[in-house]
Amino acid sequence: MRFTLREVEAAARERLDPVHYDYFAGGAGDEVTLRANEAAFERLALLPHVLRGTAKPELGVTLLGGRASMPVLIAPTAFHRLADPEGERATARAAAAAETIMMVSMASTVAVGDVAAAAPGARLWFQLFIQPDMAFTEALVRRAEAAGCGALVVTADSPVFGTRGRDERNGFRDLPDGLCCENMRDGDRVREIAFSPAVSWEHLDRLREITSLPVVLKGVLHPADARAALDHGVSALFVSNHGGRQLDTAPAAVDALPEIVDAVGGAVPVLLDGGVRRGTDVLKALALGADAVAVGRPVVWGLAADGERGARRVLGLLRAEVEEALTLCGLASVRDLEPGMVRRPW
Ligand SMILES: Cc1cc2nc3c(=O)[nH]c(=O)nc-3n(C[C@H](O)[C@H](O)[C@H](O)COP(=O)(O)O)c2cc1C
Ligand SMILES: CCCCCCCCCCC(=O)C(=O)O
Repeated sequence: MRFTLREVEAAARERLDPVHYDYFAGGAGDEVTLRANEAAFERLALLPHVLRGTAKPELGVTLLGGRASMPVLIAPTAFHRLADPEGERATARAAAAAETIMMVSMASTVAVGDVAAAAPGARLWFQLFIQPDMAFTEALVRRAEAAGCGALVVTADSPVFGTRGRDERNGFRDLPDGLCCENMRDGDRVREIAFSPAVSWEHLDRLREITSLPVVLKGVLHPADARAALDHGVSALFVSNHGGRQLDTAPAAVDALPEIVDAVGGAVPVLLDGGVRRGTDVLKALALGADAVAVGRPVVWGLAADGERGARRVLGLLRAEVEEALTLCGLASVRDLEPGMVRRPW
């Protein structure tokens, strides 16, 4: 039995090909941001209330018209079949069992329609790197719609693919034979994902014209971009530095959160990912104004350690930790968290 996410990661590391472990674990540059994501949560202190007489706390949240049983979602991560033969199918079943939302990566190794078919009842959102070929972007959107996805998560932090030293040193450039980015099929070929600096706010506007799905903008760290995103009609903002895999030395996600929350002023939900490893991290992010958080690597570790069961275990651990931390803070609901409960000790 594994009792913490750290133990799940250790188990995953034992089972994974070391090159694939490095791909999942690694970050860009000197991995400053990668480390900062977790360290920033550790530096924050939670200030609990006492003697409130609260019952079992309420964890559920409503996001973009859909409900999640807890404020912990699954962030989009690529290549789940490197971790488990069932890949994204297993992750989606774990998400369905936990009644939470899974963001399916555009770089999934199972096509989004097959992910949906494998996990009836799963709440899926589709993550999209807008392709400069808007006709192909539109084809991707139609696949996500046909699969029943409830939102598009547009990743805006990747005008180029960040340089990850571990992958360079390991020579990891391609998926092994038999695996590919299944969503990228186009007739009898599989396209490469284009990371293009030409993608702009105009592309986002065009995207909103071709779909009625809500758009979540992922990778926002600058408050001015948060305000621009509202002007461009996004339905939610997703504070993220891509798990420290894009711009190294970008701020830790939780450090960037308060300014984004301030800029958004409650107009749309705010999500956050990066470094969430404990239930107390979830409480800190929610207290600072996030409506929910997402986890990337922890779910991959669960999958690699024990397939669907491992992914369920990770979500179960986080749920139990959130519940316990809320009780210890004297709160009846995740909605009761407020900024005054987070302190920066010195
Ligand atoms: C192995 C891996 C693959 C990822 N693939 C994607 C992706 O396809 N699309 C995307 O928007 N973000 C991707 N991300 C970033 C995650 O969505 C998320 O922002 C990050 O993992 C959160 O940090 P955490 O791993 O500390 O929870 C990936 C991250 C990892 C670790
Ligand atoms: C290192 C192998 C090349 C991968 C090209 C496709 C990557 C898909 C995007 C995954 C991602 O966002 C990530 O952080 O990794």
